[in-house]
Amino acid sequence: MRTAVVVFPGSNCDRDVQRAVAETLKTPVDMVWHEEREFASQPDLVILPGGFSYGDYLRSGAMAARSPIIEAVRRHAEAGKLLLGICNGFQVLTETKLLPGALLANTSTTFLCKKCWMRVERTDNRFTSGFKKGDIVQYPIAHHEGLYFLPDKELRELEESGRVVFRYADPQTGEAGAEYAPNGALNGIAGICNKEGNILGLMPHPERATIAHLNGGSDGGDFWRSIAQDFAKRGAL
Ligand SMILES: NC(=O)CC[C@H](N)C(=O)O
Repeated sequence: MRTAVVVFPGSNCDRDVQRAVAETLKTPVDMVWHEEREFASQPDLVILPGGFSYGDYLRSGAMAARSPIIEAVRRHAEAGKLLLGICNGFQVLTETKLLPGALLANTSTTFLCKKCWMRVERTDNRFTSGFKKGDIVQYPIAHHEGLYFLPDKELRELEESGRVVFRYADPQTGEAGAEYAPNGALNGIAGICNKEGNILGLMPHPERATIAHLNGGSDGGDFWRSIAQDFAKRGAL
């Protein structure tokens, strides 16, 4: 298993992701500048990291979605390989339309940087098959535009097709939904995948909850190990 992390001007979680994956999975991680047109290393997993690509100019992720590397990212995903967007990376995935919807300004209209909890809603995709449905995980959020939005009809379709993978939740009761979303996300949606289950976007940062003594949390480790388990099952770790 080989991972590539795309670096845009203004990415700031690229090194965190690199370290989290390298230390958890002990597999190679290549950093790829956004001006490249190909992934020379033939990655199995491509990660679009968090940050402020192009200073969030126009809309978060809008400029990065037009970077030269994006066509290679699209081909990678169309070949059925894994593509993960975290925070700004999720915003890039919606801007490229690789995932539906949009990430709008938080209802607080402020930047939110805090711990939050989510319930794992689906385990039938290539990212979360190592979890049990209903597991509660804690990863921090750090964003200004994290309100997941989709018009009513499409939102219903997204829910009915089982593509909501993570939902903000109360860690005590395990209840999940809009009332637990710190940012006003519709239906409390924190992470979604595509129909095929090989593209995942999520707002909270598992890479910032991976190395316990640095991050004050280690739930993110299970997320990376879940991905590794999927590769192991296919004999491709
Ligand atoms: N941590 C991040 O990726 C920040 C995301 C984005 N730039 C926002 O503030 O909404």
